[in-house]
Amino acid sequence: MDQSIINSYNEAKKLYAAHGINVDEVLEKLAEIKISLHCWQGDDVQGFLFKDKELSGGIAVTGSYPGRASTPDELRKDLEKALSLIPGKHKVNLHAIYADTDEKVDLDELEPRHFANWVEWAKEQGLGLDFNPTCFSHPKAADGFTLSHADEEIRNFWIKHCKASRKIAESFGRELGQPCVTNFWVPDGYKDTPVDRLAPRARLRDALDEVFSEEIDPQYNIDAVESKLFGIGSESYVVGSHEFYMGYGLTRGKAICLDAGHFHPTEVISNKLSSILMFSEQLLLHVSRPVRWDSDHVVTMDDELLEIARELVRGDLLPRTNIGLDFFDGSINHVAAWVIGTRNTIKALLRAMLEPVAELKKIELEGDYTSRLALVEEFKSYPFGAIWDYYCASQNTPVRENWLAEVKTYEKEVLSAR
Ligand SMILES: C[C@H](O)[C@H](O)[C@@H](O)C(=O)CO
Ligand SMILES: [Mn+2]
Repeated sequence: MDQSIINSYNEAKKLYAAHGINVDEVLEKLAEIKISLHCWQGDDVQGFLFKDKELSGGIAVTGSYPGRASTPDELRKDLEKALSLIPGKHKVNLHAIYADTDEKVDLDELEPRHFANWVEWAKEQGLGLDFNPTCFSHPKAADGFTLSHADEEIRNFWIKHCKASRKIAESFGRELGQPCVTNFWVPDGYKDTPVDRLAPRARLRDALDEVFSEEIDPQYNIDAVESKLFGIGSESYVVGSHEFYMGYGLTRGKAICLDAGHFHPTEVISNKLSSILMFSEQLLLHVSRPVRWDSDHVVTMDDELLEIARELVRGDLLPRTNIGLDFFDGSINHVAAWVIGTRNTIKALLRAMLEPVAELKKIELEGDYTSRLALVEEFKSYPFGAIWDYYCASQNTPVRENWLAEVKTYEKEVLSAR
């Protein structure tokens, strides 16, 4: 390791030690945190099961940056590249449409064998896998309804798909020796104001009860449910609203998934973590960045990211929180998007772990809000960068922006040939 990185690290360590922070221990803890990299950033949410299907479900990818993956092998190669530039050992989050098979198989017939190549790859790479049923981009979702559809036949198709997804997830958990988090997000909703808000929600509740009717060992699979305020084409009403899934998750023992882009523009998820985990065992996060709407921009080191990280650290909520990413920007290099968003998420956690939490809590309890504000603000310019650089180097990943040259080379040698 470069001596200047070690020197800066040792100097920075002293400043943190003066506030009782053991930086070596912090880095050990940081290395334990797994971030789930969403495969769908790599190909603009296309998947491989149905070729040339338009993205539906009220989500949108903008941009046409060249080189996106169009086969499972390409996607895995791109993920490997991204992961080699990100410190730590992580997970990859698959959607059902990313099945790696030559068979012509519909969503309701998917089986673990259609993901065998993914499992083999995850084993080779030492990665965990997470999973999602894909309740969009399919003819049976064309009118915007899936699990809450009024037509029983369509509803049953989606129930079958979701059940199949849980079996696939269970197989991931068994094979990889770590739980697979299966996230259920359905886009169902109306563009315009509905007359009946209740009936679709009753259908969704019953459909989900059916989906979850089979017990699966939580050491293999953890179910999560994701709400949304609105989507494109479901501006007036979304069946699976926040209140719906708060109720559902809490009464059924399911993890609630909070996506940073699924709330009112000024509403933040950082302020929800401690409330939900007051009553729920587990949480799933979709760390994203909404810009004016649920635009799924690449995660940057903004105030909300830092606040999410602080909440997790200050409340000791990390052991009960599964951290997934959810953005899809088609306007920049797809591999770089993963690297930027994931490195930022880890860096934000590091920054939060380098705050004198015990001291700050004591000051707050004593009512010394002047010192609270002063210290929090001063810590914003403490030399966390030196610790981050050391961490990246010690994990054999590029320091600072050095990863960018590697992505540029990869773009020239691999992506541009696609
Ligand atoms: C592709 C994902 O399932 C999707 O992004 C979902 O998690 C979501 O956030 C929809 O807005
Ligand atoms: Mn999401």
